[in-house]
This record gives sequence, structure tokens and C-alpha cells, in this order.
Amino acid sequence: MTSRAEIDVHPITEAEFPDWSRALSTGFLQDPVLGEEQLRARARQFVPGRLLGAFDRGRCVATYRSFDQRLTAVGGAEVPADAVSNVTVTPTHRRRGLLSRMIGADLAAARERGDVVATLIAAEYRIYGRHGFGPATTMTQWTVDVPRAGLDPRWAAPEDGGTIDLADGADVRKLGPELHERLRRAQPGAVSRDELWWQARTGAVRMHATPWHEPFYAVYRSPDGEVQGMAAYRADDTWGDAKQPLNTATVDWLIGVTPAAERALWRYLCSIDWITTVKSGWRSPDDLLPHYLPDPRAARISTQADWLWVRVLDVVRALEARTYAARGSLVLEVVDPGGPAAGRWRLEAEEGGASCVPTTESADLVLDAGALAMLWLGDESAARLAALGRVTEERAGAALSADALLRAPRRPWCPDMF
Ligand SMILES: CC(=O)SCCNC(=O)CCNC(=O)[C@H](O)C(C)(C)COP(=O)(O)OP(=O)(O)OC[C@H]1O[C@@H](n2cnc3c(N)ncnc32)[C@H](O)[C@@H]1OP(=O)(O)O
Repeated sequence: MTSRAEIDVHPITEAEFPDWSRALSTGFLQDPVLGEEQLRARARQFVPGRLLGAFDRGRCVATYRSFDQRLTAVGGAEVPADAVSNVTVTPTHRRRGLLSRMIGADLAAARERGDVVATLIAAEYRIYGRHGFGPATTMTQWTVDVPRAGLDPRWAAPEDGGTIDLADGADVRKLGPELHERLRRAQPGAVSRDELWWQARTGAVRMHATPWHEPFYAVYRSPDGEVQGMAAYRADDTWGDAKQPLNTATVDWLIGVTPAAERALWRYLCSIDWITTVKSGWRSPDDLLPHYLPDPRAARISTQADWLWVRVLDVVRALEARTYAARGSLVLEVVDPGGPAAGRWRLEAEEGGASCVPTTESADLVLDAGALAMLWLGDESAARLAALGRVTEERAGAALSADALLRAPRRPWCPDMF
């Protein structure tokens, strides 16, 4: 076995990219041999310095990629984020500290660049807490039992006079980015998408060895013709023994920038002939989907799990970027051994802004960096974390005061997997 010191971890060169890409597929248990087209598509994600690899005797055995992202904070301001993805360690080299070396180097560089947070979607719950990340948003998938939903079987168009049209991939690439920008700027927890996101999700660029199957795309326009919503969905082909249709529509993604758009698109999906089940895809836990149906109980939660994980790199800018539900102050002691969030911080929240400064005053609450991330986006409560021992009250009632400041009216949502 090669010793730890002999394994070289460094930002890869373009020449190392094919070997890095093979290691990435191996780590994710995917076909390690990629075609030219996939390799070319993946190479578009190459940014000098941002793809790390570990090399044992010249062969890539671990991968790590980060990229620039914008994350929407509570209140609608965006912060620069270091988005972490493509983390793999080849099974022969696991538990030798390779992930720790790569993430340590990347988070230090992100902090140096001035990123306020790092973000990721964790494959497994137990990997990233030790690196100061906390689960900051929740993902919920609903399965709608369409016959039970109670929709009028004569439904043919949105009740509000808007329209729904089918579209193709080119339309989606044209209309989608602007629509998504509207959504994400208003949605705490949402992240920016680049052009490649739209190209890969519409089949214009093939990133994976698996064959591409085109989804259906539906576009909602308001009564005055403005594009306000869009959905991509697929359908299976299932028929019962009595020759009755039992087809499922599975939503890849659905964007609605107004409740009317969301309502129209969900009702459209639940009104397609032959479709008896609709699977919602990754939604917010407080999504209004069930309530767009006459019988909300027809929408059953089929998956609920942690989704976007956040690591606060700059406490001052993170706390000053968001808005607060009330005026008030709070002294937080963040325990983050050797990490950038460590210290005691005084938060002064006011209407229209907040200030955060280092302080020597006594702390109201003591918490770790992961708990700070969970509270920052407003998805978790300090009272719950206190009950779990993740937050310690140094002043009686401090968890309740923290919740009065930090809680948000709607839960954060990250629609994306990256
Ligand atoms: C954002 C994303 O890309 S998520 C995708 C993550 N990748 C995967 O899940 C692919 C399959 N798994 C892997 O590639 C690897 O096992 C990884 C990346 C999860 C871990 O890589 P390793 O190099 O083995 O991790 P490393 O040795 O640095 O571990 C550091 C510590 O975390 C612990 N740890 C690592 N992975 C896990 C896990 N899945 N569950 C629990 N603990 C873990 C290790 O035991 C170690 O603890 P210790 O310091 O107390 O001994």
C-alpha cells in the first residue's frame, strides 16, 4: 500500500482530465469508460485550480470539483458560494484522509477568494458534518394519487385564463434561464444555474454514458402572455390487467414564479389522460402542491430528506446578508476548531439590515458551525437544536429569542442537485 504522504493531491491539469473523469465515474459506480462526446461535455466544467485530484503512482484515485455559485439568503440577497461536487475516492483508497485533504485545501482557497459559504448536496449524511457543514434545506417529494385529487375531469385549461403550451428543448434553453433567475432571486436556498445546466437538461449536451430520453416540456403563460412557469416531465407506459391506464408522470423540474403558474402546471400534470400518478420531483417541504388540489390528502409525501448543506466561511457577511423577522440582538459563540467561523459574534438585527461584529461580551448561545448553517437559512429552529444539544443556552430563553429573529416565513428550498 502506498503511504499517505506519497499520494499527491493537486489541482489537475487539462491533460489529467480524462484520467480524473475515469476516477470520478468509478467513485460514483458508473461506467468508467466515457465516449468522446461525454468527455468533451464534462471537460467544459474544467476550471483551472478548481478540480482537485489525488494521484497514486500516476493514476487518479480521488476527485473533487468546486465552482462559483450564487446562493440566495433569507430576504433575497445573494452571497457568493463555493459549490462542491464530484467528490469521490476510489474504493481501494478510502479512509486514508484523501477527502479531508481535498476539502481542507478547497475551503481554505474559497475563504481566500472571499466566498461567504460553501455548499453541497451530500450523498451520505455522515460525510460532511465534521468539515463544518450543516443540512440547511430539506427536500420533499410528493406522490399524487390523481383519481383521489378530486380535480374536475373536464379540466382543459388554467382557470385564470392563462395558457399551457408544449415546448421543445430549444424553447426551454431560450425561456428557462430568465424564468429560473426570477425564481431563485426570490427563493432563499436556491442557487444559480449556468448555461451547461440548461444544455445538459435538454439533451443539447450529453454528460453521461446512459442514453438521453427527451422529457415533455410545458410552459405556462399568464392571461397577458407572460411566461411564468415551466415544467419538464416524463411518463411511463403502464396498463392494468383490465386494460386501464396506470401511467405515472414524473417531474424532472417545475418552476413557477407565481402561485397561479404553479397551480396551473400541477393541475395540468394531474389532468393528462392516462396519468393516474404524479411524482413531484424535488420540492420544498412547504410547497403548496397539495393545496392546489381539491383534496390535498391525495398528495402523499414519498421522500423527505436533507438536501443543500452549507458551510459558513464568513460569519459577518453571512449574517449581514440576510434579513430578520424582528429587531433584536444576540451574541453567538461559534465553536469551529481551526475553522473560519470560530469566535464570538454580536448580531444586531434591524429592519432593513443587520450588523455583525466580533465581541468579547458573554455569549447567549453556543453552537457549532454546522448548527449555524442550519439556522442561517431559516430551516431549523434554535429551540429544536437546543433540545438536541447542538445549541447551548448561556442565557435562559436565548433559543427562543434566536428563533424570533432567525425564522423565515417560508422554508428555504434548493431545487437543484449539483
Ligand atoms: C458533494 C458530493 O460530491 S457528495 C458525494 C460523496 N461521494 C461518495 O459518496 C462516493 C463514494 N464514497 C467515496 O468516494 C468516499 O468514501 C468518500 C468521498 C465519501 C470519503 O472519502 P475518504 O477519503 O474515505 O474520507 P476520509 O478518509 O477523508 O475521511 C475523513 C473522516 O470521515 C469519515 N467518513 C468518510 N466517509 C464517511 C461515510 N460515508 N460515513 C461515515 N464516515 C465517513 C472517515 O471515517 C474519517 O473519519 P476519521 O477521521 O474519524 O477516521
